Amino acid sequence: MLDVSDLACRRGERLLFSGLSFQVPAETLLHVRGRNGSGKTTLLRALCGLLRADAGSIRWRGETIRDLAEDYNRDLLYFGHLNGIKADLTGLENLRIASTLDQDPADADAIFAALSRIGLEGFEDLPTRMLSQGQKKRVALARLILSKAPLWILDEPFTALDVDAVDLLQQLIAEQVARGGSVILTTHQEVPLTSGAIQRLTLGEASDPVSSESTESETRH
Ligand SMILES: Nc1ncnc2c1ncn2[C@@H]1O[C@H](COP(=O)(O)OP(=O)(O)OP(=O)(O)O)[C@@H](O)[C@H]1O
Repeated sequence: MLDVSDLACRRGERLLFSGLSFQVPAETLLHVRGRNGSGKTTLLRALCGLLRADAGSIRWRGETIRDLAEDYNRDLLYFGHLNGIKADLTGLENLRIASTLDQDPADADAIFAALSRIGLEGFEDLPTRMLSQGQKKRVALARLILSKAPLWILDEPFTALDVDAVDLLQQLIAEQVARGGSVILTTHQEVPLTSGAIQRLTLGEASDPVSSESTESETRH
């Protein structure tokens, strides 16, 4: 469970959000929404520990992410705008390195299978700079297939994907939630789940009311 309490972030002179509190339990997808510049990326980077919040606390399984440090990083898969892909390395090499950083590194067969599932069979040995934008993104997405991290934080993961890849990513997210994981993402795409719960958090709308339903909860901030 990720437990966020009274979080505030300022960028430059602007206070993007304050008093932000929410929890993301296992088997839950938190969909962060808001207009451009409302602070979605800032929030996700703070949740990953890449950016220091101005106030509040972020706890993972009861301990602050600052105290957990590397232990938190091992439980986390972060998918940011740059995708974490090295252009001079092949898809295979990128995934081998990414998976070595994980708690339970994947073997070559698993990496080939992941690249194949993501539609990159035959492209495994090309430097990723020779791939199209969508193919590069697919290499990054193959990390999700290999990941055993219980917490995924995904910033606009659907950008540059074609309909098949969108479909596959929706499946991967649903699988992560169904096996007891947590996912926090920003997207303009709907993400249907097969099981688990969806929470919604909208940034930049402090005056709006909080509403909730039994299967989905929605928070505006
Ligand atoms: N390094 C920085 N220094 C100063 N201000 C910043 C910095 N990074 C972001 N900002 C500002 O913080 C605000 C929120 O940016 P952020 O990227 O978190 O928004 P967002 O909701 O993810 O936007 P988008 O939907 O356009 O991706 C913006 O006004 C942006 O200009």
